[in-house]
Amino acid sequence: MEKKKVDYSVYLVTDSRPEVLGQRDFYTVVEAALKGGVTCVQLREKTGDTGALIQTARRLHEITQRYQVPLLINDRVDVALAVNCEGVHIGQDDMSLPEARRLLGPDKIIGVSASTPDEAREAVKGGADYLGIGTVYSTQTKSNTKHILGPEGVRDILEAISSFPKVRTVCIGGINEENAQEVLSKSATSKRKLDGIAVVSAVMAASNPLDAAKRLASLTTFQSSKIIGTRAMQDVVSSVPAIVKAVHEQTPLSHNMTNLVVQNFAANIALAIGASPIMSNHGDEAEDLCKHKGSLVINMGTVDDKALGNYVKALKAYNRAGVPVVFDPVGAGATSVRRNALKTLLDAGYMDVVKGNENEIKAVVGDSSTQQRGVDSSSTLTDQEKATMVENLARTKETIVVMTGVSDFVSDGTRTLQITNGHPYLASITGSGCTLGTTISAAVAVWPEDNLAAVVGAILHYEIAAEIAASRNDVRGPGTFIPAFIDELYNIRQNTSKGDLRWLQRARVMDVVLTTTKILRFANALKIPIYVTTQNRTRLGDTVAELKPHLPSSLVKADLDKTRFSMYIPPISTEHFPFLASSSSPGPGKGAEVAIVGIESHICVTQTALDLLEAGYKVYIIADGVSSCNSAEVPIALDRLRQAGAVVTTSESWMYECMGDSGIGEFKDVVKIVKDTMGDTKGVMEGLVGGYSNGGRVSKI
Ligand SMILES: Nc1ncnc2c1ncn2[C@@H]1O[C@H](COP(=O)(O)OP(=O)(O)OP(=O)(O)O)[C@@H](O)[C@H]1O
Ligand SMILES: Cc1ncsc1CCO
Repeated sequence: MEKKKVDYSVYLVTDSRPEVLGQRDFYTVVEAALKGGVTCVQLREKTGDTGALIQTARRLHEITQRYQVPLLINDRVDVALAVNCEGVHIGQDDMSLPEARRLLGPDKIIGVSASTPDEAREAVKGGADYLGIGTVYSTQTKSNTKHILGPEGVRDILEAISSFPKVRTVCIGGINEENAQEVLSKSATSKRKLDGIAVVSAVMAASNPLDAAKRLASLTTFQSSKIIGTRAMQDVVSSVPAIVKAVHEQTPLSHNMTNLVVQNFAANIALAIGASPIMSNHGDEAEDLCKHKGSLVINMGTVDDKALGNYVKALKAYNRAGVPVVFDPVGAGATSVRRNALKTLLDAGYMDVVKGNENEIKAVVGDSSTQQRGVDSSSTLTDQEKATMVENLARTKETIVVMTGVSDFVSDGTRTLQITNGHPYLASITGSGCTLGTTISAAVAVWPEDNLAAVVGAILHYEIAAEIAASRNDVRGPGTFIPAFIDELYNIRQNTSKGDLRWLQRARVMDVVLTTTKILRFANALKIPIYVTTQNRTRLGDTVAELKPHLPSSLVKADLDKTRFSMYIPPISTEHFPFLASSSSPGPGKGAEVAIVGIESHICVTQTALDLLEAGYKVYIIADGVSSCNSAEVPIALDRLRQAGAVVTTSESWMYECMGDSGIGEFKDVVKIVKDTMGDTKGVMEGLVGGYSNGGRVSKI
């Protein structure tokens, strides 16, 4: 194992004390963690005699070698030498670095603990391969903590060693799923960021160490990818590696009843991602094929009467067997023959996934406003309209709907995501939508627990492969793109099976903002002033793009970046808000009304509301327009704000209360907004029932 290539991203430090491990077997727990995606293991056993420690290390090394993951021994160079593992980790009070290097030689890994910039500088100058920077957060595992650094302290250390780019870094101390991303993002400097997180009890004490490691692996992988959304959405994306790997390992049968144009291409794509394709157009074969628990693709690209009869037969057979069906209504909006075929198929049975370009999905919805010319993708809808369309269709058909194009929109009726990966070459070759359908079929076959996650996994695999292929030097246009694309689909699958998830750093997935958009459209109709703030914009990002079209400068009275959690800060508190005052209530607010939407309910929303209440404003909290990454925070925050005097209500209720009378001039416009967003409102409200979870919507103050 070449030490330069070691992946430190999820670094497990063992702890076999019964208070951590309970009754479980030490080796089983570590092996589960390795299966889940741990990339480096340090054996830390402070007690035990040398003989026993060597035995443990030897057995553990046998396991880590099977996963091609390095094993490092804490503090004991002699043990590392005895078992010939990959290296050691030494603390400041342990054997000196030069001494350890002399004994181990240049090829072994030596990591050193550092809790100050000076210690870090000294270790890197002394030739440490990596630093364990900590203690980041207070922890039970280590009682002799010198310093609690916090992410800022880690950042200081990273800055101190910025002229040593080769030395690798992990942070340690109290790291878990909740704080991993915080420390990774807050500690990063423009010159360098951590290579990984070291965890102890977050995995060793987890009830399911495999899943815990998997989630941590996804958190570190997605560090540099663009995933905007709630925890529920992050969970969807974090399953992607396991989905790609499951296709690779299970080789699901992908039964394609597809058009004459793409048969060969689709079979090659299926093989590249690890599925087993069979192109069979005879409806009677479905009865046998569905027994293999793979999936069926019905693609009506070159439909005729005979084919249609076969599709119906196969659909019914797969439905009876409860095996998934992916439907691609190719060209459905182009001719009356296709519209009829579409109707016949939709009436004949249940489709687990309906995938099409904009015109095709419009045809499924029954929207005949655009006449599709052929099978090409073209677009007239806004992103918001697309999101609403897929969400409504998914809800009414109780299926997953995918609308492809420059951006793809995916929904299960409650969760709606936008994916902006892919490459324009995909639109310049035939069958890219069709073969995405084949890719999706393999993913849904192996991931019955969450079809939405399966579809997202397939799309990311497919579109990121396209991006990587298009960027290759040997690709000069759509022609050379095709073989490179097949290669990269194959490479992603191979890399994922080995735990190399770097490709996923390209993922660009966004949760679609619904309630906040509606509220802003309403504010526009009634000319209500809007105040926008972001929390540390350079670190946490700007106001989400979908909201920008609804933020006209005529109404946006302030657009501030802030570090305070409350929005009630100068100049909003000093210049803007007092002049809104109209009644004789006490305080500068004088009873003026303010409605709040955004994130996070329990932090910025709460503090803004409390400040406004104290200043004498009447505060409305739009319950379906606020959220927190941890959805359990929301009801607690809302209860607290209600008790503090805020009015906790729904977007629709607030909008009608603002109008007061259907006789006002703007009433018609508002009714249109309400009608346009009825599906969204229903979905969001359903999410609220029984727990104020906002159905996965994110909005930003
Ligand atoms: N300009 C683009 N940039 C990035 N990705 C794109 C672009 N155009 C299409 N894609 C991607 O190409 C794939 C196919 O989408 P598209 O909407 O072109 O399908 P389609 O029209 O059904 O294709 P076909 O009928 O040729 O099978 C999707 O993964 C989509 O995201
Ligand atoms: C070109 C074409 N015509 C019917 S199906 C098909 C493949 C892309 O949809």
